[in-house]
Amino acid sequence: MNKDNVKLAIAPIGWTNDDMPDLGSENTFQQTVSEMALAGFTGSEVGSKYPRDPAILKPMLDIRGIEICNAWFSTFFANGDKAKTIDEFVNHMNFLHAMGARVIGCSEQSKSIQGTTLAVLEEKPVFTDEEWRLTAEGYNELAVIAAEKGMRVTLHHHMGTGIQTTEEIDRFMALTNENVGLLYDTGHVYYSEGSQEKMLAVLKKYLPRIFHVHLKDVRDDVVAEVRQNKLSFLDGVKKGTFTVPGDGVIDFKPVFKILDDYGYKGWMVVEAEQDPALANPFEYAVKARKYIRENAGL
Ligand SMILES: O=C1C[C@@H](O)[C@H](O)[C@@H](O)C1=O
Ligand SMILES: [Co+2]
Repeated sequence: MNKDNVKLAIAPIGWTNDDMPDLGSENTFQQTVSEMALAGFTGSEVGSKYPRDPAILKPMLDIRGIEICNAWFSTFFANGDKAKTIDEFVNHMNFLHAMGARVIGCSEQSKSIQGTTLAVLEEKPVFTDEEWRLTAEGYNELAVIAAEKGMRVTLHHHMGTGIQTTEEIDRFMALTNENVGLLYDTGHVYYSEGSQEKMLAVLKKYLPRIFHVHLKDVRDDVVAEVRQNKLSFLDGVKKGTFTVPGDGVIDFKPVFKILDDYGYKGWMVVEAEQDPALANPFEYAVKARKYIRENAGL
């Protein structure tokens, strides 16, 4: 891939999982960002242990050669919580802007079961027409607010949410305008659709609107166990649903090629939450970095 176009980051969720803070509670912020740099990454998303004051956070990252490229933001438009969502979005956006990030990765969390004990493959929410309308209207508005700061909004399609399947991604993209982007997460679309072809089809279809990429690999045997035992999203994560690129079932070479042929400019973020007691985050970061060097030429 073209080194002038693409930068490589890794998410702190492999060190401490903010969805289940007990996983990796022993890993400190400084250890996390030092190990990211040591493994050869130049970017990070923001975890709950990161200082929230840019005046403190920025120098601690600068000294390690790490930039902030994004931070997760939960929206609740379908629930009707537009004013609160926009209020919190503006604070979040201003923090990211001060940190130098230009993308905001959002997820529509109304009715989400991703943090619950419900069976992720059977009990995901389905939006009504009105909930779709509210969600799309909200995201179109976020894109306008972000553009005033020179930033771009993306939707993170996610297991256990109303925007998970390829059909739901299609509906979201059709209802929003071209200023609203997609945060393409290989692991989530593969998990939802169970197929490399369908995963690649989403990538090809929305290339001009993909403003941020999460590289997440999947273990098929764990997904089968989640299906069979009707497990929740988080129980699956604890059992090892996800891993770093090159360690699971996804072939990332076509992902890199499609992005490169298109001329994708932006960040690719390794994001592979698993139990740090079973999968040492530094070892897995090094493993991911090696795979990307060998298969993306980065
Ligand atoms: O981008 C993400 C952020 C996490 O909190 C989430 O649960 C994970 O699966 C993901 O893709
Ligand atoms: Co992700």
